[in-house]
Amino acid sequence: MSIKEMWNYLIFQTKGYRQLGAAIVAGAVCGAGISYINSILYARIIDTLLLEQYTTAVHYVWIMILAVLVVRLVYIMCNQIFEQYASPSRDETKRRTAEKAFSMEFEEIEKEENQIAFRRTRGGVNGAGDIEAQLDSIYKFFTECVKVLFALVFLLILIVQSAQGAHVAVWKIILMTALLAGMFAFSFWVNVRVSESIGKKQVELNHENERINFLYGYLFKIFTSETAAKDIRLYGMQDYLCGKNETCINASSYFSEEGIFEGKNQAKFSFVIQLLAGYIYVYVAVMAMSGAVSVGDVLMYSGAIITMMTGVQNILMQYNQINYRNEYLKTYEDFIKRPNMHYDGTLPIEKRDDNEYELSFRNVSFCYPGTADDILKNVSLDFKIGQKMALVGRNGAGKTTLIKLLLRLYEPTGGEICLNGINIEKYDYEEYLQIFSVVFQDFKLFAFPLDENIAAGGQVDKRRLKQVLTKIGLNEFVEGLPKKEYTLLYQENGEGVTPSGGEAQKVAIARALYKDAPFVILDEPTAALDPIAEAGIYENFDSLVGEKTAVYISHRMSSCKFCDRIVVLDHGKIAEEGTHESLMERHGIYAKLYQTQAEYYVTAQAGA
Ligand SMILES: Nc1ncnc2c1ncn2[C@@H]1O[C@H](COP(=O)(O)OP(=O)(O)OP(=O)(O)O)[C@@H](O)[C@H]1O
Repeated sequence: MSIKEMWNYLIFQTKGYRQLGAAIVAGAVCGAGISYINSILYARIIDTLLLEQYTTAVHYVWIMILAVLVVRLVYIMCNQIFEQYASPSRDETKRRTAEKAFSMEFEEIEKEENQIAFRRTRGGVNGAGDIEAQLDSIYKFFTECVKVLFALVFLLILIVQSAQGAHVAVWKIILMTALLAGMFAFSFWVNVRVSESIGKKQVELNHENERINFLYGYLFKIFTSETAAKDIRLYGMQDYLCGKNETCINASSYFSEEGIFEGKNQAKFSFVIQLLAGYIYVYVAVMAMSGAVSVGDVLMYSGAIITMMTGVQNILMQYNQINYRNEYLKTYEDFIKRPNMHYDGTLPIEKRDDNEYELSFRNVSFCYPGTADDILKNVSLDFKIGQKMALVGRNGAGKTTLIKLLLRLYEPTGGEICLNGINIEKYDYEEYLQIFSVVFQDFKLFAFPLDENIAAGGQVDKRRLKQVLTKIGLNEFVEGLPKKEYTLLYQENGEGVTPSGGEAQKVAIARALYKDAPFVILDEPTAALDPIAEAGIYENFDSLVGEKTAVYISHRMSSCKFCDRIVVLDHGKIAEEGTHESLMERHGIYAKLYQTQAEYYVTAQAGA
C-alpha cells in the first residue's frame, strides 16, 4: 500500500470529515515535535548552565515548559479528533455494508465472491482486517514519518555544523557523511525487505488458516447456539465438536510459525539498526572531540538519533501491519466500490383500486448462473386477475424458480414476463415489488417484537394487525405471550419467545396479509400447520385473500382442490392445466399425484 493509497484510504474511510485531515497533519507534527523540543531545549539549558548563564537557562526552562504544554495540548486534541472519527468508522463500515447489501440485486448476493466479501467484511469489523486499527496504524505511520523527517533535518544541521566548525579535514567529513547516508539507505532497504517478508508470511499463513479460522469461529457460534443445543445433546455431539475444536487449535500453526519467522527477521532488522545508531554515535563523538559541537549538542543529537531509530523501526512495523490488514480490507474496499448491477426500469406502477394487474409469462426459459441445464423451458402462463391458482409438481420441477422470476430475483434467460402487457423489467423495481405479498418456503422472521415482524417495520397499524391476527387464528397465541403482540420473538436477545414451526408459519402468513398487496403468493404455506389449522386456512382462504390474485404452491394435493385453476409443472415445463375435476378426468400427472396421496390416507385409514 503506497503512501498515496494510505492517504486515500483514510479519506475514504472518514469521508465527509474535513477536520480529520487537519487533525492528522497537526497531530503528526506535534507528536513528532515533542521529543525534539525536549532535545533542543535540554541541549540549550546544559550549554548555558556550563557557561554559567543562569538567567538564560531559566528562560529556556520556561520556554520548554510552555512549548511542551502547548504542543502536547494540540497533540491530545488532534488525537481526540482522530478517535472521534476513527471509532465510528466501524459503524460506518457496517452501515455501508448494509446499504450495499440492500442495494444489490439478489443474484449478486448469491455470488461466491460477494459471500467472501461479506465474510471478510465481518472480519474487517472484528478481526484480521480491523478497520479502526488500520486507521490508527496509518495515523501512527504518518506521525513516525514526520519524526524521521525531523531527525534527518537534525542530522543535516549536524553535518553542516561539522563542516563549519570541526578541526577535521573536509574530505574526512565528506567521507563520514557519505558513509552515514549509505548506511542509512542500506538499513532502510534491509528493513523494508524484512518487513515485507514478515507481512507476506503473515498473509500467507492467514490464508492457509482461513478455512480453519472459519471453522473455529463457526464452532464457537454453535457451542452457544440455542437452536444447535438440542441436536448436540440429543446426538451426544459434545466430544465430537470439542475434538473438532482441538483439531482447529492444533492445525492452526499460525501463531508459532508466524512468531518464529517474525522473531528471526526482527533480529536482522535490529542488528542493522544498531549498527547504524552506533555509527552515528561515533560520528557525533568525533565531531564533539574535534570541537565542532557542544556538550549540549551531543545530547541533542543523541536524542535525535534515538528518536530517528525508533521512528524508522515504528514506520516499518506500522507499514507491515498496514499491508497485512490491507489484504483483508482490499476485498471489502473493492466490494463496496464495485458498481452494482441495477434493476433496470423506471416506469411507475399504476395505483389501481380494482387490482387489475395481469401478469403473464411468455415463452420464458431460465437457467441459474453457472448451471448448464434450463430449469424452466418455454413456459407461457397467465395469472388471471382475481384467480386462485395452484402450482403443483414434483420436487425440483421449477415451481419456486418460477416465483423467483416473477419477483425479478432473477432475469429470464429467454422470453419475457409482462405486467399489463409491459415487460416487468421496465417497471421501477421497488414499486413493482409493492404489488406482491409472498410467503417463501424459507421465510425469515426476525428477533424483534411480534407486531413489528408482522408490520415489517416500526410503524404498526393496530387495527390492521388485529384484523390479520383474527383472520389467521393467531389471537389465542398472542394472548398467551408475556407481552402480547409486543413480545420479542426468538431468544437471540435472551428474552424472546420461540414460536413453534406452525406458529411461525402463521406469523409469516399474517405478515403477507398485513401488506395487503393485490398479488398473494404462498409457497408451501401450510407445511408446518396441523390439520385443523390447515383446514382453517383453506376454509377461510377466500376471505383471507379476498379479491386478490393468488398463487398457491403445495405438495398437499387435497389443498389445491379449492383453487380455480391448477397448473402442473414437470421438468420445467407446463405439463397440465385445468380444474381439479378436469385434471382428474385426464388421468395425467396431477391425477397420479393426487391418487397416490389419497391412497396413502385410505390405506392408512383402513390399516388403523
Ligand atoms: N440458486 C440456485 N442455483 C442453482 N440451481 C438451483 C438454485 N435454486 C434451485 N436450483 C435448482 O433448480 C431446480 C428447481 O428448483 P425449485 O426450487 O424451483 O424447485 P421446486 O419445484 O420449487 O421444488 P420443491 O417442490 O422441492 O420446492 C432444482 O433442481 C434446484 O436444485
